[in-house]
Amino acid sequence: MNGGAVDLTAASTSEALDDIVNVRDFEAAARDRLNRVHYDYFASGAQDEVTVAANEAAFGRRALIPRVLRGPGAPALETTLLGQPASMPVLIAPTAFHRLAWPEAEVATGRAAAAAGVIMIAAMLSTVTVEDIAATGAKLWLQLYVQPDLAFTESLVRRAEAAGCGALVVTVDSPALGRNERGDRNDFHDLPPGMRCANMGGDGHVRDVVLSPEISWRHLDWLRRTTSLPILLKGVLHDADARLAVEHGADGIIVSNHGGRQLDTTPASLDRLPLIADAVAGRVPLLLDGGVRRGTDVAKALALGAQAVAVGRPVLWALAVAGEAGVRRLLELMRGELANAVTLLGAGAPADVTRDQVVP
Ligand SMILES: Cc1cc2nc3c(=O)[nH]c(=O)nc-3n(C[C@H](O)[C@H](O)[C@H](O)COP(=O)(O)O)c2cc1C
Ligand SMILES: CC(C)CC(=O)C(=O)O
Repeated sequence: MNGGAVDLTAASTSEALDDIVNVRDFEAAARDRLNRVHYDYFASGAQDEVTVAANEAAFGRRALIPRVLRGPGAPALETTLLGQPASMPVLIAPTAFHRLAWPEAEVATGRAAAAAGVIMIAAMLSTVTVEDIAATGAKLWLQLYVQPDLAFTESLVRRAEAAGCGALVVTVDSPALGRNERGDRNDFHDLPPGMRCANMGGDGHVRDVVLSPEISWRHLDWLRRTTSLPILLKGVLHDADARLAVEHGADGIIVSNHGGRQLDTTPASLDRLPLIADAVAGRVPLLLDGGVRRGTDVAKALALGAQAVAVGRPVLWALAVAGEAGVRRLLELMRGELANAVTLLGAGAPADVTRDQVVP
């Protein structure tokens, strides 16, 4: 348990990482260290958690076909997303409340992202300000829940611009909060004393955040007029919405079901990707999140139409196990697995894996 007494010494964090061989290993290690209520908050999904399971299962249902004797050489993993170079097509998905996992919170995550050269999407509901996360040197995008108080929303946009964020990620799958029954059983509805939503006004209570059913395309049009930062919509699952997103000037789309935490029994995000890729037809980049745990998962998502993927819970587990060092290790593991998968697929880069190399 890390109930306020986490051992932050280098020796203890490196020992904590001794038995970590793959991304999934982090979850069991984190479970041993975390307060049970906080573990449940991270791990849980909505209601029966059907979609949580579906996300990972969808990768398991698809098989990869290697091409041979192409001699592509060592794989190049670097990519550019909305004008921003990244060392690999794997981003850190926005997840709230990193301080529940580790005292240095989003600053530790940001340092690991900076060291790895990956893009971190900071959650609006971070426990450290966006300015302090930006100071880590990470390539940063900021996730927003558009607040009906547009003056407040605009002030956050200006802060993101001033802090050097490279894009805004507007979460559109949250006109209400999903029904989280583990949270209900644990009576977990706000942050413990001493922790706050650092970007929000007042006391930074979670209950003051508005997830409004009134948010509409009009708000996106307003945001489009308000900032010149690239805007991605996160949480699109319907191909018609993907087309509307492009028409309304979105610069990118994240195919996502919020890690199964919003509407339960939505399909796996991977299952919606090919349809959405066809609808968007390359007009804007597509990202995917939900259940990405292996380098082979990244290869499958890219072959089915994504330019990059984002990883949510594993980052929280890695943070809980060893803070910055944990997240660095996680990103190294993802990078190593992706390089290995791409090589074994006979490709020179993740983007060179083709749709015909993924079969049911
Ligand atoms: C504990 C937790 C908190 C999250 N908080 C946010 C959030 O504040 N904003 C948001 O857009 N998505 C949030 N998400 C969803 C993630 O961005 C992402 O869609 C999801 O975690 C991806 O699935 P994965 O965890 O299987 O990788 C959260 C997810 C988790 C697990
Ligand atoms: C407090 C929530 C709105 C944060 C979130 O998006 C989540 O837990 O999935």
